[in-house]
Amino acid sequence: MASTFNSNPNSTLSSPALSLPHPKIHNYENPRMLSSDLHAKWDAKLIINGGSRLSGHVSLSGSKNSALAILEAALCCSGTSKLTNVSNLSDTRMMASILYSLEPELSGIAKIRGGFFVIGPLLGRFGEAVVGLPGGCDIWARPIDIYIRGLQALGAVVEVRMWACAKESKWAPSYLLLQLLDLASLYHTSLLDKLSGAGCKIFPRHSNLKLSAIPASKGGDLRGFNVRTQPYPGLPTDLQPQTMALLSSSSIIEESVFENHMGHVRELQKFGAKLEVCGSTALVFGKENGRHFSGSRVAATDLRGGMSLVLARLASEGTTEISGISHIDRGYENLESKLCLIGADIKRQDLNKGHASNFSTPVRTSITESTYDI
Ligand SMILES: CC(=O)N[C@H]1[C@@H](OP(=O)(O)OP(=O)(O)OC[C@H]2O[C@@H](n3ccc(=O)[nH]c3=O)[C@H](O)[C@@H]2O)O[C@H](CO)[C@@H](O)[C@@H]1O
Ligand SMILES: C=C(OP(=O)(O)O)C(=O)O
Repeated sequence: MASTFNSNPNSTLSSPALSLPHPKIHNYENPRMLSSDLHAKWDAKLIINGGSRLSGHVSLSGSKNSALAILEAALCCSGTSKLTNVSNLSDTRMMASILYSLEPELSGIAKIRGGFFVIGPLLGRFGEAVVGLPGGCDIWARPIDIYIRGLQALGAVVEVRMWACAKESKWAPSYLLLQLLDLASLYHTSLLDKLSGAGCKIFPRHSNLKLSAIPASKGGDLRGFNVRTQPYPGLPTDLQPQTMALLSSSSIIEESVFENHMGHVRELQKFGAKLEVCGSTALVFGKENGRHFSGSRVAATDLRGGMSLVLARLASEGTTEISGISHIDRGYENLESKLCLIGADIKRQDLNKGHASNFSTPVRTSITESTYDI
């Protein structure tokens, strides 16, 4: 362990005191993630022929952001932790690889934001840690000062250079200040509530949810609504771009988590979407949107913004090429196969291989089989 963590030549850390055995991590499907994974799809594109009516059942995969946090948290445990329903995504494979080697794989950590957060469990477990600074989507500065101040408040000495290092001096008594929110007053901002107000019929069931949009015979468009992104249980910033893509009536979307999570607006405008951004607020103008988009070549600039382009083009007629889909692949498992199952015409074109693959035949899903033992 000491040697793996001191493999940074600039590190001055001494051997950490081991209190627990080195964790063994086994991903049954991907014993070692290749760090080339993230680059492999740079040349791929999604080709979407929009306008088909989508209907059917889709099984939701496990969430990337939950899986990353739980994978990291498992470092705090001795013995075996078994995680199920872990999506097979470039980010989860990268995290498995980081945990597997427990080397300061700067290249890996720099590509995913979650990688940085191994710093807490490692510090708790070994007394010191060296990790690369976080990567992830380029959706503004994404500072980590609060996390660092938290580690310091717990007694850690933290140095931030090209690497983030934390060396425990003592675990002094400390307090975490939790602000209690009035959950009931925030609940009305949830997306389901908004969709229901906009005209969707939503039937929550025990383990699934049935959702029907307004039929085309009745106008097809959702009524507009105004929404502001907020921490849980408000509308998450991770749903803001996709929500924007759905709107075809006058609406206002305010982004309050990041100062700039609007990279998708410029790409949606290339389709002909009538949108304007003022600061961190987007104004969606009425009827011109939705089904009247025209085909175009666009690029995903981040994960959720990329997904908003897919949704916008599925809803309107014409053919579109979306590049930059390695961003989308970070968060959506088996995207094309799920969409094809409900009637979408979507193909992946891998420019390296020079052909498009059609997923109308369902590919084997790893949803229930991707299991990590830690
Ligand atoms: C609360 C929230 O909605 N978090 C979202 C945020 O997480 P992410 O982990 O990126 O951001 P955080 O939850 O850490 O930060 C939320 C806000 O606090 C600020 N901040 C955070 C840490 C810090 O040390 N200093 C600081 O100023 C950030 O600039 C941001 O405005 O983006 C992720 C990817 O889209 C989403 O999955 C998360 O749901
Ligand atoms: C931006 C996202 O991921 P990350 O924090 O890993 O960049 C996301 O999940 O929407």
